[in-house]
Amino acid sequence: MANILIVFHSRDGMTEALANAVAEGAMAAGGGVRLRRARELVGADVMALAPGWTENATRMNALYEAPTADDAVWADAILFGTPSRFGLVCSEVKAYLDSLGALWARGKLVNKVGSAFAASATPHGGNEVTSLTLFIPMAHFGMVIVPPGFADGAMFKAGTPYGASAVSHNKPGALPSDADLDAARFQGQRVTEIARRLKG
Ligand SMILES: Cc1cc2nc3c(=O)[nH]c(=O)nc-3n(C[C@H](O)[C@H](O)[C@H](O)COP(=O)(O)O)c2cc1C
Repeated sequence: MANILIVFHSRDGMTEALANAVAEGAMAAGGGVRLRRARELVGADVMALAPGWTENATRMNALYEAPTADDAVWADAILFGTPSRFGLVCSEVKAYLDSLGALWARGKLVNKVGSAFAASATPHGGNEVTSLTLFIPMAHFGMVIVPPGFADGAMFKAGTPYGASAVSHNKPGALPSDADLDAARFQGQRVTEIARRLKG
């Protein structure tokens, strides 16, 4: 069995929904899944700026543990899910990446599978490039980067070849479409299958 770690951050729920769909795909492919939410780095003042952020964070932090370095050691594959933040990975997920320096130094992340997915507010707001920027630390870690590509029919309907995606159109409480979720499930399934093959 392949061990699949999904590390995401979310304030409005789009990336959370994608992460859960990725987890479903991974479990359907026989993976053991740990679903973790990277914790807040901004203060309560920033979280209070948007309706729902504080409440959503409290709800999600009760549901999902914070990711640890031990989770990364356990994992055969790590999927990183992030809201697009000015076209980049959010600082909360980046802080988790930065916490893995000691594992990087000892080569402990080499040959683990890496994959990424992202949510944005606008259709051309940076989903694709946000997933792509996550490939850079994966390369430093020596991970085997596995994007969903167009390796399944689901990827011709939604998502991007670099990673599953969803667009909120700035609507509070918006959730990914069924097609977005299908693409995310496929990504979880594909990553799990490749991780199992590499492990075997
Ligand atoms: C500081 C900040 C920067 C953002 N930058 C972008 C951006 O560059 N492009 C975009 O489309 N949306 C941007 N957004 C919107 C979020 O990416 C979008 O709402 C996303 O769906 C949130 O994911 P979540 O529902 O998982 O929290 C930004 C939001 C914040 C708070």
